[in-house]
Amino acid sequence: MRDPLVQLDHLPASDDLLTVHVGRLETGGLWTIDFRTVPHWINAGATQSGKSNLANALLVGLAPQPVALVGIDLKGGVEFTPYTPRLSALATTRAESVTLLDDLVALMVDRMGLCRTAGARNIWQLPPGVRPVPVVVLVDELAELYLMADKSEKDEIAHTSTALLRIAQLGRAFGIYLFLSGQRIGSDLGPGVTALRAQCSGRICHRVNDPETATMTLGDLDPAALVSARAIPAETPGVAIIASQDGQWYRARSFYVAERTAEHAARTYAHLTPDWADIARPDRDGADLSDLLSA
Ligand SMILES: Nc1ncnc2c1ncn2[C@@H]1O[C@H](COP(=O)(O)OP(=O)(O)OP(=O)(O)O)[C@@H](O)[C@H]1O
Repeated sequence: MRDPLVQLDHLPASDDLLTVHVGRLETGGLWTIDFRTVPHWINAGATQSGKSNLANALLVGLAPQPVALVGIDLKGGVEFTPYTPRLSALATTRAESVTLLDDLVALMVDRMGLCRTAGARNIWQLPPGVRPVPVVVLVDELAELYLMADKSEKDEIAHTSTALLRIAQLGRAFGIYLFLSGQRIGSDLGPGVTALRAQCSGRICHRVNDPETATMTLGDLDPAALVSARAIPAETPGVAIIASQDGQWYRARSFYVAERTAEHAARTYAHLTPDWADIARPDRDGADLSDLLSA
């Protein structure tokens, strides 16, 4: 396929909120990730297959937008720490992830209350003055949230798994979106992962080592997609099979976005980073709220 290997400082611009052109389809069209259409994504692939490059592309595309970005990086923070200027929150351990996911669930419940008060089905039906900021949660190394070293971790894992699943089930309406990256997303990680996968209609499968991950990522789609994913050569990182809810699948390659490009974007748009304390604990005065809602 044509090689879109160009070093990009800017991705092709998108005017739409929560939409990023991350690469090119084999057919020549743009590969677009639009969280408002497909709210939750699984980004799977073996080591060096291009998962982080795709996360970089997303970061570069979302950084100039009025959205909050949140990271869960269980590679000890090595992937996302350089992007902290544009991150409203970053968890680098499982314990921090538990706190952050709890905050996200509480945020979702708060937004449910807000929508209920306003008679809205989702945050997009709220008047712009009260509409809360959309939050995109980037997770690196999903399996780490599920792997158990000993039994003492069982409750923590169950807790994390439930929180992630709740966000995946209800986040769309309340403006909370998931982009979950991982090398291995197999059923051996437990039923939580299988349930989570069912809620993620966006699937990206880079080159994989184990057939199980390709099957978990794409397997309930056209079997030909699976064959194509397993044929991705190591020499073309960034090539992936992508699928979303239209039932179609495509072969595509992400634009090459170096870490320093993403770091530059994170610094350039640092002033757009909402404060996590303001997002997680919105200071809403009841009187002001009814004024705004009736305006
Ligand atoms: N679309 C692309 N075009 C050209 N090179 C790419 C592309 N995507 C990734 N690469 C290069 O391939 C290498 C591996 O990419 P990347 O770090 O994104 O893989 P990964 O799947 O995140 O690996 P790991 O799991 O080991 O972190 C990097 O050197 C990266 O620059």
